[in-house]
Amino acid sequence: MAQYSRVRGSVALLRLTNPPVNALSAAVSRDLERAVRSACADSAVRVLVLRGHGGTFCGGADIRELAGLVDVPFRVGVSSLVALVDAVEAAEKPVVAAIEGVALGGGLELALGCHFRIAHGQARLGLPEVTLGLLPAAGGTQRLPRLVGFPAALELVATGRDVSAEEALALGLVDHVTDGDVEEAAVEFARRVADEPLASRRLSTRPPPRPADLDTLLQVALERAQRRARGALAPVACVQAVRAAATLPFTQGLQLEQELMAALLPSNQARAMQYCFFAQRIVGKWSLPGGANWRNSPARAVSRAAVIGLGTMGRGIAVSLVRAGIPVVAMETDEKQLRVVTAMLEREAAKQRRSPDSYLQLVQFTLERRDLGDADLVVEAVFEDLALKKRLFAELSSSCRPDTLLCSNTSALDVDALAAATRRPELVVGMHFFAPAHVMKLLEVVCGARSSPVAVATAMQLGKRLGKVSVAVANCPGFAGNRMLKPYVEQASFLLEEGATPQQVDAVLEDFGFAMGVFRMSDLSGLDVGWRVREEAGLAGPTVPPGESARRRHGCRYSPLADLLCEHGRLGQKTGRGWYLYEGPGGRAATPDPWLHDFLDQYRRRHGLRPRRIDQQEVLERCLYALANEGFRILEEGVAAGPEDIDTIYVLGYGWPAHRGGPMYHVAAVGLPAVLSRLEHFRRLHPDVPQLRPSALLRHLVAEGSPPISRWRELLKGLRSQL
Ligand SMILES: CCC/C=C/C(=O)SCCNC(=O)CCNC(=O)[C@H](O)C(C)(C)COP(=O)([O-])OP(=O)([O-])OC[C@H]1O[C@@H](n2cnc3c(N)ncnc32)[C@H](O)[C@@H]1OP(=O)([O-])[O-]
Repeated sequence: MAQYSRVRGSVALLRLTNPPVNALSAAVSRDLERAVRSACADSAVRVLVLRGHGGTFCGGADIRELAGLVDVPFRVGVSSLVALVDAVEAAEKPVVAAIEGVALGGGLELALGCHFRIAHGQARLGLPEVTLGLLPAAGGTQRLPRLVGFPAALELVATGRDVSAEEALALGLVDHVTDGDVEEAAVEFARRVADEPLASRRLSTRPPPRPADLDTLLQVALERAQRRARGALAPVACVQAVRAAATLPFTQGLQLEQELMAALLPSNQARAMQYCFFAQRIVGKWSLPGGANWRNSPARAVSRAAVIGLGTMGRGIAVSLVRAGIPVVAMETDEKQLRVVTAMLEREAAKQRRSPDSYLQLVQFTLERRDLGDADLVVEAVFEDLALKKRLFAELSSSCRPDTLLCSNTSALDVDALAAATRRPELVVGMHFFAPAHVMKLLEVVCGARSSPVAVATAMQLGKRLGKVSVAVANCPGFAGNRMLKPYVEQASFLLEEGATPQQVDAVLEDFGFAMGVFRMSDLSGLDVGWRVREEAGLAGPTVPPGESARRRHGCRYSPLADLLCEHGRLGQKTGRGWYLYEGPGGRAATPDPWLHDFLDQYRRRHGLRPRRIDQQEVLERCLYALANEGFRILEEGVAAGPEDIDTIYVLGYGWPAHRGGPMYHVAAVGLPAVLSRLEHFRRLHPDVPQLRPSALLRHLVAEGSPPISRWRELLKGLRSQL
C-alpha cells in the first residue's frame, strides 16, 4: 500500500498505492505513516518525496469507510488520517508532495501536512468534503487558511470547488508547477530544499493571516453559507471550522474541527450525500436488454462534432464540446445567435484562463448541411417540434457519413420516431442536456428501441468527457426526469385550486431544500413550453374535444390554470409576469402579484371551489409523493435501471437537494409503508387523479418488507426491463 525506495542516494520516494484513486482507508493511512517514520529513521535519507501510484496523488479518505459501507468504524478512518498528516508535518526531514491527477479531500490535507508541494500542470486540487455532507477533518480547515488566507480558504472549503494547478500556484497552495515529469521535478526540488529549516513550513505553527476586515469577512461568509445551504448542515459547519482558525490556537481549532465532524459524520444528510456520490458512479454502469453493457461495449472516438441550432440549448452544448477540446461545426441561420455563442466562448475562455482564440478556432459556423458531413456525431437542438425534427433526421441520414451518430436534444419527444425517419436507426440516441447546458452536470442518454450498444456507449462516454454524469434511460414521453415532473407540477396546480398560493407552495418546497419552488421554476423556464406540449397532446387550446369540461380531461381531473395564464399573455419571466410579477420582461426578482390572487379567487368562485387552509405537510406530501410514485412506475416499466438513476437525475437536473438524496432515497428514508398509506389517503380524497394511485412496485416493495434502497436494483432485475 505504501512503500519507500531510495532514489538519487538520499531521497526517499514514498509511493501511495490503493487503486483506483489511492483512497486513504484507515489501513492505508497507517501503512503510509509507518513508511514515513521508517524513511525518517533511515540515516541515508535526507529528504522525502511523496507521490501516488498510477498518475493520481490521492482521491481522499476512503468514502466507503466514512459511509459505513465497509466493516471499519468511520471514526477509525478519520483518526488514522489525522495521525498520518500530523506525523508527516512533524517529520524532521523535509517532505515534498508530488501531486499529479488529483489531490482531493484527505489527499489535499495530506499534501498540506507536507512541507512543500509540487504539482503537475494538469492536476486538480480541492476539499470536496462538503459535497459529502462532511468537512475536511484532518486539519484542513486549520491549515488551509494559514497557507492561502481566509477569503480563499472559506470559499474552497464551503463550496468544495477544486482548482487547477495554475490557480493553486496563484493562491500559494503549491510551490511549483511543472508540465514535465512530476516525480523528477519533485526529486530535483527536494534535493534543493534538503537542508532548509522546516519550522516555517509547518502550517500548524504558522500564525494565520489577519487582514483588517477579518471579522466582517468571517461574518459575511457565515451568512452566505447559511443562505446558500438551503438547510444543509455541512457548508455552515465548514465556515465555522475555518473561522476557528482565526480565533483559536491551532490545537483548539483542530479540536473544534473534530467536534463538528463528529456531529456531521453520522447525520442523515451525510448519509444522503454519500449515497448520491455512489449513485453517480453506479449510473455509469449501464446495460441493455441484449446483454451489451458499459464493460463489453466500447465507445467510438468523437474527434469532431456538429450542433444544429444555437438557441439556448444548442449554445450551451456547443460551449461544452469546445471546452472539452472537441472541434464543432455549428449550424444556425440567425446571426444574433452566432454573436451570443461567440461571446459565451470568450467568457468561458477567460474563466479557464485560456486565450479566446483557443476556443473560437474550434468552432466553425455554417449554413450548409454538407459542412456537417464529416462529423462523428451530430447533436440536433432545434425547436421542439416532432415533424421538424423528423424531417431534419431524414436529411441528416442522407447527408452525413454513414457511421455518424445522430443525437437529439429533445426533452420529451419520441426518439424511436426520429430513428425511424433515418436509414440508420441503430445510430440514433437521445442526448437530453439540461439548461444551461454548459453548466448543468446531467445528461439523460435516451436509448431507443433500436439504438446500438456503440451508440449508447458513445453518448454515455461523451457526456463524461464533457464533465457530466450520463444516465441511460429508455424512450417514453418525457423520459425519466420530465415524466416525473408532470404529476409534481399537477399537484401544485391542484393545490392552488384548493386554496394555496404560489408563494405558499414555493416556500414549502424551498424550505425542503429545492433551489426553486415549482412556480418560480415554471416562470423561469417559460409557461408556454408546457402549454405547447399540452396543446399537442389535445389537453389545451383548440385541440380539446368540444364539450370537454374545463377541469376534466379523459375522465380525470385537470387544472387549466397554467393554460389560462398563457392565454392572458403571462408566460413567466420573459413577459415580466407569470405566477409572479417581475420588474419587467426578463426580470428575475419575483414578487407576489395581487392580480393573480384576484384571478385565483374568481376562478375558484366560477368553479364552485371553496378555498381551505392547506398545511405544509400536505403540500410536501402531495407534490413529492406524486413525483416519487411516478418514479416507481418508471422503475416498474424499466425506463430507468434503478433508484440511483432517478435520484441522480433529480439531484443534478432538477435542483433536488443533495442532502435529501433524491426522490427515491427520500421516500425510502421516510419509510415506504408510511408513503404508501399517505398516497392511499390522498387517492381516496382525489379518486379522479390517477397519479395518486400507488404504483404496483411501491406496493410490492412494502409487501416484501421494504428492503433497503441498496437492494432495489437487484430486485428490479427480475421485472421487465428496457435497460
Ligand atoms: C477523514 C477526514 C476528512 C476527509 C474526508 C475525505 O477525504 S472525504 C473524500 C474526499 N474526496 C472526494 O470527494 C473525491 C471523490 N472522488 C472523485 O471525485 C473522483 O472519484 C476522482 C476525481 C478522484 C476520480 O474520478 P474518475 O472519474 O476517474 O473515477 P470515478 O469517480 O468513477 O471513481 C472510480 C472509483 O473510485 C471510487 N472512489 C473515488 N474516490 C473514492 C474515495 N475517496 N473513496 C473510496 N472510493 C472512491 C469510486 O467510487 C469508483 O468506484 P467504482 O464505481 O469503480 O467501484
